[in-house]
Amino acid sequence: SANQNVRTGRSGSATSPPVEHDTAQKIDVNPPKGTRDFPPEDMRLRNWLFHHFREVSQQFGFEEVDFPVLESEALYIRKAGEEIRDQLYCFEDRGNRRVALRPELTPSLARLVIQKGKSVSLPLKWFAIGQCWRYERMTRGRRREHYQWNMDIIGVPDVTGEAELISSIITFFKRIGLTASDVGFKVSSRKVLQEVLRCYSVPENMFGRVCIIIDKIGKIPMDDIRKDLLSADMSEVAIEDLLQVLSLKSLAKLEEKLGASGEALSDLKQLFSLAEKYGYSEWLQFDASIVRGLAYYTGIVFEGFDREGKLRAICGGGRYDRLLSTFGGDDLPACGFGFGDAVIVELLKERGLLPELNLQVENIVCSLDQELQGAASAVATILREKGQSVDLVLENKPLKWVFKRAARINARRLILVGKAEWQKGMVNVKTLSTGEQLEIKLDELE
Ligand SMILES: Nc1ccc(Br)nc1
Repeated sequence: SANQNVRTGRSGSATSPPVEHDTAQKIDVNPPKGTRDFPPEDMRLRNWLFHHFREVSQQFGFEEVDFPVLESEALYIRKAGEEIRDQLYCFEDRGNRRVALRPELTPSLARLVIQKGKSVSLPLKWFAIGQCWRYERMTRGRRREHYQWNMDIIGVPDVTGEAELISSIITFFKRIGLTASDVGFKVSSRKVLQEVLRCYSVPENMFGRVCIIIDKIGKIPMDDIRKDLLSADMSEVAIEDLLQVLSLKSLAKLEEKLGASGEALSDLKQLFSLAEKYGYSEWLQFDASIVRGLAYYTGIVFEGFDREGKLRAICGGGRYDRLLSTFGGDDLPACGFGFGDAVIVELLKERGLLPELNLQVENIVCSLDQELQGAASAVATILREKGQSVDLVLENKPLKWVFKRAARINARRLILVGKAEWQKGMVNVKTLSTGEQLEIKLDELE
């Protein structure tokens, strides 16, 4: 067998017999349908994305919160016919409770705000990054989970809230290299819809349902849209008028249609004026067809889109002033957005903006002799206590293997612990980019 001091290609001894395990049952090593693993290279991209989500949120003075991924199903039972309801990942737990994997974060946030009640001072500026779920028949082969970045402002009734939220998303886009020529925001207000429905005395309790039907424009045939609107107590005249209003793309035309006195117009005018002051007007456009697919929005709504029109909405949000009372709490003005981790990555790929993220370890430490493994551990500890990262070679490996690993982990330095140097209280330090090699005293190692 190889001399103890000569490196072998294999580690460990060949003498101990394999431990008897349970009878092997071959499992599927893939994750459940519609879910993802995050091996290191994917986890680096996810961490990079979340790092920018967090940095922007903190730059805007928001505090991070989180909630259970499992919530009472009751949080999501809304009667407006939302897709999110049809795809609820829900079940009965062992205590016979109806529970669901959260499909979004806003209801959890509303629940926590109600729970905190008067103990929190307003306005609340909270952000969260959380995994959200949907159970969709795999016929469409789409994902069943994604991570969503949310920012919410609770307690501000003015559109200054929405203007601040849009500014935070634009700040994020700029940080990762996207400009107003890559992405934009379509902005409208559900009060446009409300004012039209009131003209035709459509009952208020149909509002959420009509919004959800309108959100399907472009996703299902117009005949089905008209049929669904008829079933929501709208007359044919009201439907045609509404569809005509929804095609408007200018505030001037909207004013001609709705008059100058309505809240929809004043909110939108204020938002576009604030956008001017923030310096992001070029990112926004009014588009009356934007209603978003969640029943609880009550005012301004917006969505981020890619100007090439190849991808689904990048993010979306708006004002939801009535959500808390649907959970039995006192209403508080609220606005927020959700930003998923999937479309943005597709967009960055399209634009060649995915970052190069390689593992970077400063040092790889290796003993040149099996008796010096402990010495190598001591050297690793010294460097780690100085705040440096160290990959410590843990087995008896040939030098060729060590150099190969050093290259793979992008190590800056190779620290070799050899007998002769160690007896002088020294180690051998090789700077891998230059090949420079020095003998350094242990207490001078930095
Ligand atoms: N709401 C939701 C949850 C999960 C995915 Br993937 N998409 C949307």
